[in-house]
Amino acid sequence: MEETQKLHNFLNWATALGISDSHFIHLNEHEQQNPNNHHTPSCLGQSLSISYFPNAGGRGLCAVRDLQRGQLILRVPKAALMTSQNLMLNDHKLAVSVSKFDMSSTQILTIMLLNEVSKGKRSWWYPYLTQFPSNYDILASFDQFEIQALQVDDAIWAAERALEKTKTEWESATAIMEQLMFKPHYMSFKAWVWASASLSSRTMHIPWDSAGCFCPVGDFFNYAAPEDEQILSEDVTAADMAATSLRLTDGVFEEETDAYCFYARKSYKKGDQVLLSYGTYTNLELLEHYGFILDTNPNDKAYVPLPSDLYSLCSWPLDSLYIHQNGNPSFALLSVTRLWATPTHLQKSVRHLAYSGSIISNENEIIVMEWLSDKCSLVLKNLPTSIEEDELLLSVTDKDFGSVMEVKNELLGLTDESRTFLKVNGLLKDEISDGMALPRKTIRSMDKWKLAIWWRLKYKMMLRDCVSYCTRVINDLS
Ligand SMILES: C[S@@+](CC[C@H](N)C(=O)[O-])C[C@H]1O[C@@H](n2cnc3c(N)ncnc32)[C@H](O)[C@@H]1O
Repeated sequence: MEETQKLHNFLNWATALGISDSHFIHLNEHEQQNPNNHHTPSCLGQSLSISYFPNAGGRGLCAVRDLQRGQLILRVPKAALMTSQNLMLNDHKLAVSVSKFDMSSTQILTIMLLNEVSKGKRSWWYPYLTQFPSNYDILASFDQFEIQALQVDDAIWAAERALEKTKTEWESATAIMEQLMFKPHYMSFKAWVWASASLSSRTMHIPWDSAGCFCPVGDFFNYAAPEDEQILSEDVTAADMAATSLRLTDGVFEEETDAYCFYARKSYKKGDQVLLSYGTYTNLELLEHYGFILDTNPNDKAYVPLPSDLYSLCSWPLDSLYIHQNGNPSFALLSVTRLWATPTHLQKSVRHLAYSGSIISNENEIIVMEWLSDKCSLVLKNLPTSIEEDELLLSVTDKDFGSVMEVKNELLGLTDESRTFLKVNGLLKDEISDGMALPRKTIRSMDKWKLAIWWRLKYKMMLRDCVSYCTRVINDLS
């Protein structure tokens, strides 16, 4: 079936279930329960429409009229949410098996998703399942080459931990999948990674199940980072403020209406992409859980290794010692470094100044800035590639390659890493003819490699900007 036909069928299905972007349209119970009812109005078109945003998440939702901040823009009734509870209702065998095994709620929903997908067209959720992506770029899907391309120890460790966790969860779920007589394809690790990535990147919070729920149409919203300070600076009415304080998120399950409700997080003009804040994430966290990063992420952070005696002076959580996306050191990093740079016998007398974020002395500030600048420069120097090399790699890998030969021509002599990419993807083998189209697996690997390069580039830029920040402060004080 063609993609547009699948989308059409899905929207009919969603409409029949009462999913609506105009909250004044109410369907009676019979209409809500009958997914074959094609005579109801379309679920979209009053506030939102599906559109494609090539540089901002791909498929997403677009405002079809001007939308006011705080306005209800989409309602998804509880019966349309794909939850473990709903999936079990129609599958007695599944319900019995699940009750016999000790598994986390996330494992249970992962198994249930695979079980549902394996039913193909027989599944009641089939029109919705056709809208799931066929692959994901979350960290747990990275292979060893892609993981190493992250270069920074913390990021490599996060990727290895994500992969290990996914493997452990899969291994401990194999017994139930065997009992449910899953076909080998659906029992494979690859299938498990797909299903757990679906959960990680598409589920929404619900109060009764920590695994969350799949929310048809609601999961078409792409992400924008929350910028809370904007709320204070905007021209906000009292009603707006009340609505904001009542709703900490722009998508929430509401008991009163028994539905997932989505509100405009800001005012949108007709034609704008309407975005949702899934939460506050660094780029590494976005990559881990959602498989993408933002070019400008106000919540991004860079960590550099610090001496252990500095950590011991810190009265804040250690993860508060970081460099901001704009290169400025965090409040805690500055404060504790000022104290650490003070001779031990004087530390007690200046602790109150350091902890309140004040400069201790010009001399101390210059020592701190020089030390931090050297630290960042050293980290940058010890990473395998420079900012310029990463930029070059990104510009080359961004091209549309038609054949193996084109890729080889561009990557073979470029860097050691690009040669390794060709090697691990088997493109240097004699039996691979140069005229051959690029294998799908290689395209997928290149997408993940590019994400890794992009992530490490943003990390290096934060360190470079921190060096500039330190230099500016030193110049001002000298
Ligand atoms: C809940 S889905 C959003 C809809 C999705 N674009 C789709 O077609 O189904 C979340 C996924 O969309 C993509 N995404 C969302 N926001 C993005 C953004 N700002 N930039 C790039 N990709 C984004 C990521 O792949 C993410 O895992």
